[in-house]
Amino acid sequence: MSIQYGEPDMAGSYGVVDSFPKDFGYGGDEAGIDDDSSASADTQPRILLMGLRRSGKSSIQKVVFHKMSPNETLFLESTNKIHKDDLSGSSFVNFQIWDFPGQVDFFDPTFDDEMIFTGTGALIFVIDAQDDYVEALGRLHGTVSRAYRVNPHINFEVFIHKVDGLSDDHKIETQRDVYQRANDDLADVGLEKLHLSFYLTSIYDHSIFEAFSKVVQKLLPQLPTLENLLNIFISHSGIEKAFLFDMVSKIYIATDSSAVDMQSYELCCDMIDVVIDISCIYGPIEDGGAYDKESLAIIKLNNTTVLYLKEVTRFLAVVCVLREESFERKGLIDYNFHCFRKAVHEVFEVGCRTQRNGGRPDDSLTSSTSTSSSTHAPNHRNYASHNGSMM
Ligand SMILES: Nc1nc2c(ncn2[C@@H]2O[C@H](COP(=O)(O)OP(=O)(O)OP(=O)(O)O)[C@@H](O)[C@H]2O)c(=O)[nH]1
Repeated sequence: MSIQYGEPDMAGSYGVVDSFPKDFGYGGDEAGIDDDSSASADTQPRILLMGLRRSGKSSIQKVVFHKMSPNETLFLESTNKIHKDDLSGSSFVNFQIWDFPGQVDFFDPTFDDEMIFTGTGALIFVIDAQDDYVEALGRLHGTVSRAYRVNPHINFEVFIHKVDGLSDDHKIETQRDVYQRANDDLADVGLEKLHLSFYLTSIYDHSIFEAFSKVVQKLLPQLPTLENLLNIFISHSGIEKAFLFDMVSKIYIATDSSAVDMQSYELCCDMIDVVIDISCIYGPIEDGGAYDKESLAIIKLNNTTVLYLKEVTRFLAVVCVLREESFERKGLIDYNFHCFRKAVHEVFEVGCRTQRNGGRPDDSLTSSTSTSSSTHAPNHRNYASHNGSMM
């Protein structure tokens, strides 16, 4: 394995823009983004974590975004008031996570549902699968129907949580049962249009990261473009699978359109842990950060598979899974990666400028990056193909 460390980031301050996602690059000098750290917390999209007491809400937030080890969550105290976690300075995704106390009373007149549900991107309802979930289903119904009336654009996500204690058969049966009952309850009150998505999760494996990845991806307007860019990148480079990861949370914000197999995803997550740990221990002391512009790592496994990690933006890295023989054409992969990286920066640059223009596209950019809002990728023609031709 080789890990290269880069020079400290000379940009100094990183740009912050009031958009979702926000900070894709290394500040204004590279990306053409001014520093605008006045982004108001109230305008940031939010993800709500709701559910009964002790269902695991705070644990999920701590494990995914604060690198708490699952065993430490045993000592977490009960949440008594809404805990707002602003991730804008540490993660690619510019959202706030609001962790609600389990005993929150929606019928309390001080509960301002207009304020809470307006501006919410996703509502994650956590159900403890190791407990009797009848009460949780009642609460789920009350919560989503109330939220839907205020804001029908919220994505409603149900985490059937703590499934580490269940056998495989029991997991499937629980998911089927929860799905059936929750949807029946909604149909009874004429809310068939309210769509619930279900995930089996546990903080003791990668399922919680996988589920959170899906939740975040749904909130990302650039997802089809990123997917398309990854498709082009891998198909011209002889790569089997590529993920675009948020390095802090290990959420993958996009992947190519081939099916995600859990094993590859877990391998990539483990690689990120190794890279960050080794960087923290042996990286340049004066830098302070474990991840920078020059970060890259290659891990060769004993089954002729190679894992290749490369920096894309301040928060994002691509992790590729490929065969050893494909890696012999590393020059070509690096060239294509260069095109891919440039295109990703263009995509987010357009997004940021459009946001600043109050939703209107920026004329100065539409000619060079007009494909960014469609599913076509910029710079397609510039990719080199692994059979030798230029596309
Ligand atoms: N087995 C298992 N236990 C979990 C999992 N997630 C959380 N827990 C445990 O569940 C207990 C409650 O977790 P919390 O995160 O405090 O639950 P909460 O929903 O935030 O609770 P309140 O703040 O009271 O609403 C802790 O002992 C956690 O260790 C999981 O995936 N599997």
